[in-house]
Amino acid sequence: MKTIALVAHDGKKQDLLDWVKTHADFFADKALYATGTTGSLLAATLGKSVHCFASGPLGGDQQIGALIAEQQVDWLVFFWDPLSSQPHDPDVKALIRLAVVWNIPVACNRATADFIVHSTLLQQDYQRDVPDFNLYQNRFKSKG
Ligand SMILES: O=C(CO)COP(=O)(O)O
Repeated sequence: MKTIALVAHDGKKQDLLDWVKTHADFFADKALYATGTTGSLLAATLGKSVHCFASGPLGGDQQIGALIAEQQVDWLVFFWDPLSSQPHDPDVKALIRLAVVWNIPVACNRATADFIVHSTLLQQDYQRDVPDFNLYQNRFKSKG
């Protein structure tokens, strides 16, 4: 879990910023990509560089989708707003679709995003502390 793409609609941006603040350590060694406005807010909040694409309505969702199709993204955090309509709704749908096509984890709310952070940290602990864990994980992967 090295490369993370983050996107939030206007009504969910504060939610995303509050959430990243609670996991600032987790993001310290990650490469972050984001749509324009989300990315500049994240950079200011985390105090680290974030690769910013165009704003969502101007094609940013599609740019992140292309990165996923190139298998450059390990995890998509997309806090989309279920209570407001978006002019670029087809792009939003296309981005989520590509994340499913390429089988990467997608978190659309804090509960799921927390779950994935905790799972990743647990996995790192296991990799460090349990000698047979890598063996187990490789066997599991080959069945998937
Ligand atoms: O609209 C968005 C995602 O669909 C987000 O775009 P911004 O991060 O530029 O606001």
